[in-house]
Amino acid sequence: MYLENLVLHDFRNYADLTINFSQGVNVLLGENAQGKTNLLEAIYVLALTRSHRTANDKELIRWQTTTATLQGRLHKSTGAVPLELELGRRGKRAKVNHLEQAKLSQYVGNLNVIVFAPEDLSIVKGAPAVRRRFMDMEFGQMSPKYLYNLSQYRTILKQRNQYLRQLNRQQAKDKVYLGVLSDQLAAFGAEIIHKRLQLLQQLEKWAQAVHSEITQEQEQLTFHYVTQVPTADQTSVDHIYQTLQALYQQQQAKEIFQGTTLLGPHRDDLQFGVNGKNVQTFGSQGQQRTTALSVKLAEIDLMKAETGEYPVLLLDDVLSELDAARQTHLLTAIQDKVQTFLTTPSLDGVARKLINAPKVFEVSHGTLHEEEPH
Ligand SMILES: Nc1ncnc2c1ncn2[C@@H]1O[C@H](COP(=O)(O)OP(=O)(O)OP(=O)(O)O)[C@@H](O)[C@H]1O
Repeated sequence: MYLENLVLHDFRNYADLTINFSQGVNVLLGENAQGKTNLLEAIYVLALTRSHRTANDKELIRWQTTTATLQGRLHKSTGAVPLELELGRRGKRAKVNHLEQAKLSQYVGNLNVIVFAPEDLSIVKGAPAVRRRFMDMEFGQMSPKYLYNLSQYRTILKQRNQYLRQLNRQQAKDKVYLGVLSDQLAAFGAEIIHKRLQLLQQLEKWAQAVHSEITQEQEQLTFHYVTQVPTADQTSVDHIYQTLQALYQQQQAKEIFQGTTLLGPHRDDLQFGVNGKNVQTFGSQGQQRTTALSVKLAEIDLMKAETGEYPVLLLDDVLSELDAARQTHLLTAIQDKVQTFLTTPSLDGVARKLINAPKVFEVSHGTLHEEEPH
């Protein structure tokens, strides 16, 4: 898939912008704080209705204005799909083919994006929450059912945590109601864990191939999904559901004592190993970077396998974070395959030589000027 154009109105520092893109590599060139990342963020928001940088949608609306609109014409193998998103005081409105979607989960998944920013190195180094977020954002785009299960799970988790706090303070007594909430949480939790395991198994295969190529077969990458559900990786949704239910029963007193839910996919983690050793703990900086790069490149292929289309790739200032060999690997892997948007303060060295006919835009104070082709 590729994004043919983008029209922004009052999004971040873009008052009005209309721009046509290349199907290949689009370079956003500019000094600091001109709006390069804001433009990548606009594409991300158009895809997922939320930002990868902030949970507060109000930050996305241009200062002193009330409503941001984003429009883009997407091309898929099945034809063109106009997308439209409005962010206002009263929330979000999303349209596909000019038709308003009742649920945002029906909208998400049309435009698939993968972002790679320097912070993505924290997929390996960071806290477990970073890796859970990574799984949820990627898998949610591939599977509307995953996204639905996740949003149900979050709602019930909130209710259950509230109720556990009430039980803890003896403001409530009814354990039957806790049982109902546990049952619902286990049902959605089991679906989430099962899908994560299934998609991680595939992602691991793609990532292993990339990692082995980058390291000239010196290193073997492995994934390990960390969960409190025993034998989760060999089992059915129903079995995970029953195991979770039993665990909630067993841990009831402890959960009431702590006033919070201690088990489930919101507590799980993902670990990466290189040649059998945990990269987070034992890996060098270089191994951690290569792992993050392999995982990101693997996502491109997984998304193609799951949705039938290559996603759009957003590279936010990552070239400067990678050495020449890894830059070369990244750029050759994506060339002529994936529509790419790349921000950088300057385009020289490896990148200028490697990218075939990029469309280069100079970004300055929320405006874009297309550079003449070289
Ligand atoms: N809601 C908003 N309304 C208007 N301007 C905003 C808004 N949010 C951010 N900005 C402005 O956007 C600019 C930042 O743009 P952006 O984050 O895209 O930088 P950049 O070009 O990627 O630079 P860098 O390389 O430093 O990351 C800043 O000047 C900031 O003041």
